[in-house]
Amino acid sequence: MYLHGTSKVNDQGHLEIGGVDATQLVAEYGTPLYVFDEALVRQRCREFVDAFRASGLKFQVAYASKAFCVMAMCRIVEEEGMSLDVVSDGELYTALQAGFPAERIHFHGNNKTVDEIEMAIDAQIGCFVVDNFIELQLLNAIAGDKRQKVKVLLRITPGVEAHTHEFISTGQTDSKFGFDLGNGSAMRAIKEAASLSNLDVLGVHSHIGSQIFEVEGFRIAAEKVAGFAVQVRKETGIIFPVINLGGGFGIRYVEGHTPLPVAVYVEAITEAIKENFGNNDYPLPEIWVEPGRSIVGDAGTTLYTVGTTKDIPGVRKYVAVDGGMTDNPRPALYEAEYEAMLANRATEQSEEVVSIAGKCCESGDMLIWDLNLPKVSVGDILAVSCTGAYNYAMASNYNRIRRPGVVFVKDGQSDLVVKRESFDNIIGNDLIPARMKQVSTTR
Ligand SMILES: Cc1ncc(COP(=O)(O)O)c(C=O)c1O
Ligand SMILES: N[C@@H](CCCC[NH3+])C(=O)O
Repeated sequence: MYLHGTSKVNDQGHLEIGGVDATQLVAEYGTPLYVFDEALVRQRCREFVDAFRASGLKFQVAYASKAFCVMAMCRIVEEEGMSLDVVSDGELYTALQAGFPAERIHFHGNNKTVDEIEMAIDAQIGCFVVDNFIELQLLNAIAGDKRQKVKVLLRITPGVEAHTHEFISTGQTDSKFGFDLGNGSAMRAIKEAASLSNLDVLGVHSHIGSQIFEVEGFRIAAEKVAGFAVQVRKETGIIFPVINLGGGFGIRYVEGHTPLPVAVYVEAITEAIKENFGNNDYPLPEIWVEPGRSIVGDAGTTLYTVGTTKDIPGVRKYVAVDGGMTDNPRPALYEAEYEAMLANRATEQSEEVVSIAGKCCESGDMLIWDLNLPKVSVGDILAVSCTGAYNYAMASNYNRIRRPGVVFVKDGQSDLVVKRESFDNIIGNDLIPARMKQVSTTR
């Protein structure tokens, strides 16, 4: 397993993250457990911020909180001076409760509800990224009722298909997101938005997909957005002070994944903006981006305990852990690949090829196929790397399995930032109708 950030094998032959022995974390918090290398999260934040600073352009790096949104994470993002992108009232609530400055929050989504819009306007968030014509009118009306003017970016689909899994690619024309550039919707949307008195149009937003390893898609998106901005200026006189190019920067999950250093992505984007706007005599806009996965992905490791094994001679050996698709649905959803190691026997040679099964009642609940490991025993601790993004965030209670806790580790210290769910959390919202026999249980 590739060791990211501060992860290393210590003198005891154990995996250590943030200066804390994984076996110690397991003893203290149990498994499954999400462990975040806080130093690596902060390093990634700084790589983005520093690279933008070096460009000389004005910028905002908005962490896409959908990747992993808990209050402690919002605190880190705030401390690192970044902005925050939310896509639901739940994410917004989390950020506000964590004391995140509202003016640095951007609200996304293709179906924001009236309640969500009201909540966000009341909180005085920094900007709405408007997705469609219905939202334009709704937002204008609600802002009017509240006698407020709200800042908006319009999300456009630039027609760029990034090389990524079909379900996580969003910039192409046939997408549920945004105003299409090719068919004229984007221009109509700008004109309509400009005519609505409670909206202040800052510019446009484009997001071409996720887990992207090349700069080409970003370059083309920047070029298309610039072309559109120039056209808008020609037809309406409107000049965009802000361009948002979304997120999507890839990370290394397994061998063969070849992400570029953050600075290379940022330089490609800022150069493309300078070139395409500057060459058209367009005032250089402020550049916003929304990295999610690339901020937290490789900083996360999930620790599991091996519970059972099943050897089918000549076919396969299954090793079952005490989590699975409930804490990491990505293999089942996207055939996502992961690397893993035995955290308690980190120096031992590989001796067998096994497949890691989850504990859900579902054949598709497999975490990793054909993994080389030392001879696995019941009770071993399996560490799966790169689980920081879209794992806790997409975890479920399928089979009424309790979601694991989350720990941040840094400089030899561990802090619980999300408690493991309790049985009370599991049945906390259940109600037994009065017409049914009531039970009294001691909880
Ligand atoms: C609009 C938008 N911004 C940002 C992101 C974050 O993407 P990533 O986690 O790939 O950086 C996403 C998700 O793909 C998104 O849909
Ligand atoms: N959930 C996806 C990424 C979605 C990106 C959000 N627009 C993943 O785990 O890879």
